[in-house]
Amino acid sequence: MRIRGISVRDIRFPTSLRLDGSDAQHVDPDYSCAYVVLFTDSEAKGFGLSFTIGRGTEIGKLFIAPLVQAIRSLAHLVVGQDFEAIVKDFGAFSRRLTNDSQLRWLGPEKGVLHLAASAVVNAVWDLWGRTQNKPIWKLLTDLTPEELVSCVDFTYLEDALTKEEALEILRSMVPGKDKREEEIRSSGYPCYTTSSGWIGYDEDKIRNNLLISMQAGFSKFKIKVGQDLEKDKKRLRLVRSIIGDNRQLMIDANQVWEVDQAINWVKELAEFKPVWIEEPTSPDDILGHAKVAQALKDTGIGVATGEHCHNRVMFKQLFKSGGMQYCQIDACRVGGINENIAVMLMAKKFGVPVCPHAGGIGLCEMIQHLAIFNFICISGDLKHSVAEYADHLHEHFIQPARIKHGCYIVPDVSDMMRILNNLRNFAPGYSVEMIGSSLINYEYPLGPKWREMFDKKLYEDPSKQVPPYVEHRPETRSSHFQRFHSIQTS
Ligand SMILES: C[C@H](O)[C@@H](O)[C@@H](O)[C@H](O)C(=O)O
Ligand SMILES: [Mg+2]
Repeated sequence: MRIRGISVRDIRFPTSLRLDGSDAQHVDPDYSCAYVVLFTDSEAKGFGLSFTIGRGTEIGKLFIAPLVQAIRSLAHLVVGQDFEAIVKDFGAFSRRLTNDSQLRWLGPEKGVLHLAASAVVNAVWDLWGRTQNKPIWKLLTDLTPEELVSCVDFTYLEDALTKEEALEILRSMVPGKDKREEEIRSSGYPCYTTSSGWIGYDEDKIRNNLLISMQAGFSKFKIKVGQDLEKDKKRLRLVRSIIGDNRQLMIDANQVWEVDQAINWVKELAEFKPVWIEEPTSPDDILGHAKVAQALKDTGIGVATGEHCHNRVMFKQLFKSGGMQYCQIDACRVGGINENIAVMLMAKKFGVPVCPHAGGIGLCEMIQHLAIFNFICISGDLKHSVAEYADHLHEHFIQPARIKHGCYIVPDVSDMMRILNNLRNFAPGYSVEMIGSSLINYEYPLGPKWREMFDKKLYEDPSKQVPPYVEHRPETRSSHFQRFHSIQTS
């Protein structure tokens, strides 16, 4: 089977209208994604996406966009390729995507280009799952240790994890795999919810959300902090008064503090007994994270990070420096499943639990597969590894993530009861295929839902905006630029 084409679309949802997803740093996110479909010379297709929070996904009239365009710039590395050859040496394929001799200048292995690589890699895995009629977690758990290791690019990891060590870890976990698979099928994968306490929610909404989540069986909650210390104390007091002393609480500052400020602020919140402080400072500041972790050691509060961790090399440094007690892999931030396998293997070696990040669109759908695979084949630990769940936008997926009693239900294709109950669950792959009408309605900026919101003045219509560089520097209009402008606007 050969990959014959790729399509990329800018899909956005207006979550900022209700402040869903808001935090101290990202106060008005519109959950969005660059949505990828791989077409082949057979019926089979592969679906992937990379999550963003609005601006930056776009192909505007004049701005040829960051993420969508970056994915298009990778097309020559995937279109025309033989699918079986790709998955036979998947590590080499992922290296080709992230290390193109010219494109790598835009990274390397970080930022927009790496988000783009993850969308493509995720789509190839989805295609693989579909051709095998297996959900991704099952495809992964059925691979041999040797096959899994061949998916990983070990470049720059030799001083932290060699191929041989990776093989040893995976081989040591083969006994007991079936038992763990059975266990996770019956118990589900434990998760916490973030949707109770986004920063933009008022106290009534937080109270209500917590009560509803507790009724649904959640016992672990993450609350946003970091805008105002006294307000944080007030909302955490409220949260503890509702969830009690025994349910778990996590707090997330989304990078707003200086290093010492983080230490002092979190010490002030220690009385509320959070399990972790997430993203206390710049996600790039590995030594800063180590300093925060060290300073908080006596409080029992660990540092969690990863949703903005560019690549395996940064994870390596966080592991080695002791700057991360909870490893929050993200399905799109690093270069897709292959690089996440490397990170999960390092986490095992350094004894750090993997607690995947999922605040965003499509992330819950994907990370459930990674968390389940990690438990069965790498960590064997369910006690400390909790996955995130954010209760937004699942209705747009053909095979949405589903929760029961505060646990992800294992996505499966063979459970006849669930197939009968809900046909939507009958889909192999990575669970990221979106419903056709959602794609049409929410494609930005021409989808009918967006046109409606522009008409109601809820958002500004980008086609009516003058690009700021034209406004500010009219003298830069070269004849070439004018030609381009007239092509774009005609
Ligand atoms: C803007 C986003 O919703 C973030 O706030 C979110 O990813 C968050 O950091 C999380 O941990 O879920
Ligand atoms: Mg976070």
